[in-house]
Amino acid sequence: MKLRAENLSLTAQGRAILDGVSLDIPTGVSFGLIGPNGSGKSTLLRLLAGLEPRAQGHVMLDDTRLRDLPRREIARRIALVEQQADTGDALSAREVVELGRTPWLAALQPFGPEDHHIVDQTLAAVGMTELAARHWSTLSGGERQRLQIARALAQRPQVLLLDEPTNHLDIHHQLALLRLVSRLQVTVVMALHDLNQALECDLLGVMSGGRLIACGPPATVLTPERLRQIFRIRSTSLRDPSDDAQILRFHCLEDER
Ligand SMILES: Nc1ncnc2c1ncn2[C@@H]1O[C@H](COP(=O)(O)OP(=O)(O)OP(=O)(O)O)[C@@H](O)[C@H]1O
Repeated sequence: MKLRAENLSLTAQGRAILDGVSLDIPTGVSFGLIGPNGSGKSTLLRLLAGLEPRAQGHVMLDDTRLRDLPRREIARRIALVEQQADTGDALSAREVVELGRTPWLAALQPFGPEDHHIVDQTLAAVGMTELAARHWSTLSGGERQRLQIARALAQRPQVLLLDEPTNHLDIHHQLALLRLVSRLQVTVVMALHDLNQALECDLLGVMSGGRLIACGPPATVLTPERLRQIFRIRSTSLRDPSDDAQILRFHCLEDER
């Protein structure tokens, strides 16, 4: 499913926190959003999910305006995992993932074998099968994060929006998650702080001060000049001798005075 933002803007407390963001994300592409703290990445993800009624501009899913779709239809197409995703303490891990099936249920279509199968599959996909009976309140930060991603996957969305999906995960689970996401046949937009992880996306967008200031393939976007300007760092590009993949290293400009 193709995702398009047309001139998205949002003002909060008299300040433009998102300012005229337009982008086009082709079907099946992984799109990384990078930018300093407070640059508007989470806000943009929320607007793309249709969660901000005060926003100006439009989000288009293929040829349909998000605003014209009922909430339930949006939830069948788009899943969002926010940074501080929380849920009721009383739920088990499995029940959290079951919530992902809600948009697909109806009075005449209660939770059935297909839903159980999808929940089993997504729990396994994030390595949480063993912990399925555990209560949410007893889970670690990384386990909760993997569960929220499983909930989103159980929604079977066509667009997956992830806000810093790797931030609580150990390195094994970071790599496993990025591998899982890269293999999904869905359009993915994810905010990332790790610029080496961002290099693996098909396309990148750079946010700064609420605006999208650059967009394109990682190699054209992550230039040393732009990284210096946006993050106030010096970067060097290296090659991994095992597969010639690009790796970035960073140096604080303050250390070089
Ligand atoms: N409801 C609000 N009222 C006022 N300001 C807000 C509100 N929501 C967000 N902001 C501000 O808007 C800016 C963008 O916030 P946002 O969370 O989108 O940034 P971000 O790029 O995701 O940051 P981070 O990398 O720190 O997660 C920040 O300065 C934030 O303080």
